[in-house]
Amino acid sequence: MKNIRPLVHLISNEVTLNNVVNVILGAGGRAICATAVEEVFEITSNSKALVLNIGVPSKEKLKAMLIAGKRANEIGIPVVLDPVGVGASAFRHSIVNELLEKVSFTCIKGNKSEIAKLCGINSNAVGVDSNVTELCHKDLKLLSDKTGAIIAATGEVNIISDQNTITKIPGGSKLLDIITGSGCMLTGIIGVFLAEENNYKETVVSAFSYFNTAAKQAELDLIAKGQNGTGSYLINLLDRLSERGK
Ligand SMILES: Nc1ncnc2c1ncn2[C@@H]1O[C@H](COP(=O)(O)OP(=O)(O)OP(=O)(O)O)[C@@H](O)[C@H]1O
Ligand SMILES: Cc1ncsc1CCO
Repeated sequence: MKNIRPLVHLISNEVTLNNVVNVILGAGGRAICATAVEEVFEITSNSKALVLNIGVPSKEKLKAMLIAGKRANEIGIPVVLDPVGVGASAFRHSIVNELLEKVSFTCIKGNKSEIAKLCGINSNAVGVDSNVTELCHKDLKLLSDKTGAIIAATGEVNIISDQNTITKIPGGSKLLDIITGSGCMLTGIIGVFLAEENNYKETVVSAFSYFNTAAKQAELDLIAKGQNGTGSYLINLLDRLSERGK
């Protein structure tokens, strides 16, 4: 077990929250989920990173995200945004626009449809899953220039870009597509890695490598154990993702 286990403040969605907390613990961090406007300022003040995930959005959560995000910027801790399903409704889009206007993000990580939407490309996405296959470096660089954030677009191949360089990391397993929350888990892990070593694109790349290597190993474990269900894959993935924090 590492000596320093950075605390990650997570404002997220109820669908994937438990798994995200487990992978934060597994990666060597600690997590606290707090969304009440009465406490978020204090919780962020005592954290080493803030993760904002808009998967199940509400006006109340937005208020909490703005208080937490502004506080995180004041004290200089990294802030990660997961714009889940931003193309699926005007409400989600308006929430992300307000967050981008009022909070500085260290990293924005979404699937390719979500990042395409933020780049102003219409992807026709109606749910939380991706239907875009390619994004070019110019689009990601422009979004990075506009937001100051490291931009990471997930899919079969992941693309991570800052204002200067681009890195591609292969996706770990196609089975990640048939469990919910793989993207949210990855965002939680980025939060832990950035809490340990702030602000670098290479830190985000390391988080991607860690997650996707574990995902590949979990698929190999599934085959080795003669399993084939998504539940077994999820457990194997959580197990593999717990190796770093031991
Ligand atoms: N076809 C694939 N082959 C390999 N890896 C994949 C594939 N599709 C997605 N992944 C991996 O799954 C992880 C999550 O990416 P994805 O684009 O599915 O996120 P998401 O849509 O936000 O997920 P979720 O909505 O389930 O949280 C990334 O590490 C990505 O590389
Ligand atoms: C299915 C779903 N709906 C809102 S958040 C979420 C989890 C995957 O992002």
